[in-house]
Amino acid sequence: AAPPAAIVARRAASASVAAAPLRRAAGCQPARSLAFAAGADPRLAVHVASRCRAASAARGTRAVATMAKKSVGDLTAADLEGKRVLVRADLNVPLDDNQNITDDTRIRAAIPTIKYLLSNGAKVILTSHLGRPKGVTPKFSLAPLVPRLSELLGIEVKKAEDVIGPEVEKLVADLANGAVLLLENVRFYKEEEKNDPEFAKKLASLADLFVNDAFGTAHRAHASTEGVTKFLKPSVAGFLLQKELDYLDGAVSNPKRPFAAIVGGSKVSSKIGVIESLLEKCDILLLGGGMIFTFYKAQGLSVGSSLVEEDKLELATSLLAKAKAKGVSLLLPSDVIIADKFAPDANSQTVPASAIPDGWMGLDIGPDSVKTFNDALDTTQTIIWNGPMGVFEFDKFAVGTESIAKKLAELSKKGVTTIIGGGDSVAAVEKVGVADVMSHISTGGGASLELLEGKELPGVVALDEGVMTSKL
Ligand SMILES: Nc1ncnc2c1ncn2[C@@H]1O[C@H](COP(=O)(O)OP(=O)(O)O)[C@@H](O)[C@H]1O
Ligand SMILES: O=C(OP(=O)(O)O)[C@H](O)COP(=O)(O)O
Repeated sequence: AAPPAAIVARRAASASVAAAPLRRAAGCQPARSLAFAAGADPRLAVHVASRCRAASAARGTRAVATMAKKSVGDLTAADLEGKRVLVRADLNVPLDDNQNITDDTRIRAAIPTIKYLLSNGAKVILTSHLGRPKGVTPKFSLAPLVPRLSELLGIEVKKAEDVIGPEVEKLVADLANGAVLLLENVRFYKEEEKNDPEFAKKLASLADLFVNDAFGTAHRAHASTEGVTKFLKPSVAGFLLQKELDYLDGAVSNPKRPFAAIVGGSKVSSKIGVIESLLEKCDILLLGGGMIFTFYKAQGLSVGSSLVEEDKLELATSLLAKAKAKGVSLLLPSDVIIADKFAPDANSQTVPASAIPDGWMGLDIGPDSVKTFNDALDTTQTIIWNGPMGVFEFDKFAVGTESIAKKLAELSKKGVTTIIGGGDSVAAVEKVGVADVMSHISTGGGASLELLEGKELPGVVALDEGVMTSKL
């Protein structure tokens, strides 16, 4: 059988690899403002911290003008005192059958922006969606979020029963400086997802200015993310949105090298875009999860009853060829843990990826692959991870994912930039208890994928531009 470990090629030390120590020595940090390169691809962000500028000048990087999106941090008490600020957050948290919040990450992530506004005397009108309701649906009410929001903010958050209309207008009129009013689920109005201008106008009329901090929803052109910006000036980025972009866009566009991407999960089709885009940017690409069997099959290997997307075989072949042409080290696992059924109590064994028997399915990467992946990761300075290495929900098949999570934690402690995107990878990192150690954990699954694919996020594009900050 053909060798399954497709170490296609290794990129020769590039100019940017050589420049990495210089950049580290300069102590570059992500810029405070959102920075977008205004060059050929306006979506690529370039960090503009002055130390980076100095380092950049020292290494003679080509000149790139950068344009910053305006940030909430650019607004002072003079701008905010007594002002009604519409804040779009992504408070789409999971609730159990008893309406208890099972993961409050997104609520906690929204707090810094709200606190900043409150401490500067603003009146905060907070809006979010929860789930995907079709019309007014009580189980998707934002009411269960109020106690946790109040606890985290240290004030009693008021809750409106509606999103727009006279009752809400009255509550806003009565709002004191430094107080928060949470509107009801904005998706109770179908006009929200249609980005209806009349609805956006009504929502905007509640406030004087707009802060978008909903990174998880920034890939949606909805009334509360995009539409309201047409009616509210300024419309600025919140701290969470800014941080997400600094890491996901900034670190990927201008990474400390060598730069590795780990892509796993179940669907080739939904990750194709991100794999293609990452091939343009990374030095090492590690593939795991359910998608690897499509790549094995494309190489002529038997995959038993493993997950395969038959209609993506040609695409997998072309991606392998593209990696080779680009000089990217693309590694597929050399061994896999297979199961005789898709169940937590399945019989399992470890086999070379080229020896999966009929009737068995690969549910995790094997120990040799973990070692190979770990060795490759040891050489890197930036790692982005999207998608688990196996069916980590079943303990028997969680070892590959958990080993990678632990490796990233170890490297993060040594100063490697580690960025985790995608709901299941984040869940895996949380399960291992190493979330706090990572450089950045994204609050947006779909949004982070679209960003990594190089797509524009409408919720970001719509925000005001700041001042021209620098030329690198
Ligand atoms: N070998 C495999 N076979 C089937 N499913 C897998 C395999 N490896 C991982 N998965 C599944 O992939 C799912 C996550 O995929 P995905 O949604 O693409 O990741 P993320 O949410 O991190 O972007 C998990 O539920 C996991 O069980
Ligand atoms: O949970 C979300 O997206 P995610 O599951 O991709 O992270 C966001 O709140 C966006 O929700 P949506 O995908 O219903 O627009």
